[in-house]
Amino acid sequence: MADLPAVFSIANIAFLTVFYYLARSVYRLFLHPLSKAPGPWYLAISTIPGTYYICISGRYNQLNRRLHEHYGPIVRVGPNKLSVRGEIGWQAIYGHKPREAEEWSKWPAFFVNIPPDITTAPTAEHRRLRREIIRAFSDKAIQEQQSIFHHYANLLIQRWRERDQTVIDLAKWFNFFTFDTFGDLAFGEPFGSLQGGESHPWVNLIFDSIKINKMSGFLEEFPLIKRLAILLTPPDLKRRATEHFELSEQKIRQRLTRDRGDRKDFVSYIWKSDGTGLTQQELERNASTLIVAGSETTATTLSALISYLLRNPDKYDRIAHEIRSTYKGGDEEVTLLDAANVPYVHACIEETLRLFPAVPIGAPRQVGASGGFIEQYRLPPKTLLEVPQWATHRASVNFRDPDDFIPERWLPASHAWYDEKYANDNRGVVQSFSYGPRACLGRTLAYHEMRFILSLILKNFDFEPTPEGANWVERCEHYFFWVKPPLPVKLRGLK
Ligand code: HEM
Repeated sequence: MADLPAVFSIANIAFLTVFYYLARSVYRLFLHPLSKAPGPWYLAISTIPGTYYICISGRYNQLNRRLHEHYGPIVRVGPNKLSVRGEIGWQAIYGHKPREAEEWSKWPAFFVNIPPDITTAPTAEHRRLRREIIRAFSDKAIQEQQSIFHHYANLLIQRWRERDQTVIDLAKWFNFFTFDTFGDLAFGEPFGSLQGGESHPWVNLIFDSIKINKMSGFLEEFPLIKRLAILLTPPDLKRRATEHFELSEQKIRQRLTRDRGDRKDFVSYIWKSDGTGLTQQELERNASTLIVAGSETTATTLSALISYLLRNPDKYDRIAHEIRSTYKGGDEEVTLLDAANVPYVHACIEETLRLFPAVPIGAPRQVGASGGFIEQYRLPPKTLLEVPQWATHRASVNFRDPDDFIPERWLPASHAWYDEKYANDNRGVVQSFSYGPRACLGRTLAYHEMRFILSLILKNFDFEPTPEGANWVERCEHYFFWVKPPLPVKLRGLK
């Protein structure tokens, strides 16, 4: 065989490779349009370190906060990516754009491995899906769905009465409550977790695959290894994924053959049997999304809220006092739509969403073909932009005592417990449900649900901390969804 030309020698290939990466790093650091934006050099020269932090470390929220504290409200966190704190970024990045300007789309690579649904659909498709699905979230619809929340809340109280004076994993039980409730609302039947005291395989798969899904995002950087990883995915996980999707299909098919009469659920509002709305496949995918979007987020917020109350006994006493002095009669006094009666409960939810947002890192958007600007920085097409909730909510320029749990900052000035010290807090930067045309559809429902269940459980029980449950918030890791350890607390039933 003839010798290869000298240019193909191993030494030359190695030299050219090193030269290419050096030249690219120099370009990205000094000549790239984003080179004027502040940020650490190691995130500017390659996407690998940033992707590692987001997909593998579980602690990107904390790194991102430290970077913002050091560099300010705009930080370059990738060769073509800026992290922009909410006081600048919410409207500019996620807000409605004037008619002639193109919407900055969701970044497709962020949603690898997720079948298309309302959260991942491109702009035009998204508008159509949102128009159909939003009907399930009107005030009237929420009112008509109340009985489903009441049913599962009563079941939760009953189960906890049976476990009085014992230690339970609160994080697990909040998941049972929310997944059973939203399962019934979206699939027409619960997962049976409150009944049986055990999580359902459909739900288990979601939690078991949080890390793996995010890690596969890291492998997008290495297509060859990704192919290998797909081949090496445990057959058990593949089988469970197939069963998960088959069960979703089956549940929706069954729901569509059933008339729920007066007991309205999401499908009652979303499904049009004349074929002018969603297809059956779209309904099935979006029903699954509604279950996860509604359950995981509210269960996480409720767990974090109780965990903050347990380490702040003075706040615990206040919320318990408010609830027990407002609802002195039977449990039927507490209803889903009672919110205005318990402003301190609402303030505790707002403060938890600030300190422990369900989506603490940014959901990236991609600048359109004509580019754009943010502050003084020119953005080339396809620049990625994100607002990180964690760094925004905990910035000392936005909040006094940013790491402390102080619900009083959310009370109206007329309230007896209002604390003027926090009058200058920048409360508008807290957009835990996101902002603009793709903001959360379940925001109002989530507030109703959380105020309702908190009022009911604190009317019926006291919770005592356990040493194993200490520092729960600090032990959570984040992979777009929170990976939460158990939250063991002792139940003490009230008469
Ligand atoms: C504490 C409670 C909740 C929080 C913090 C929360 C937060 C969010 C956030 C940040 C987004 C935007 C995600 C993105 O840009 O990719 C979102 C979207 C969404 N959420 Fe929620 N959510 C909560 C509860 C709920 C509930 C109860 C439902 C209803 C079942 C729900 C349904 C949705 C839907 C359908 C979307 C997609 C909207 C669209 O793309 O047009 N969420 N949520």
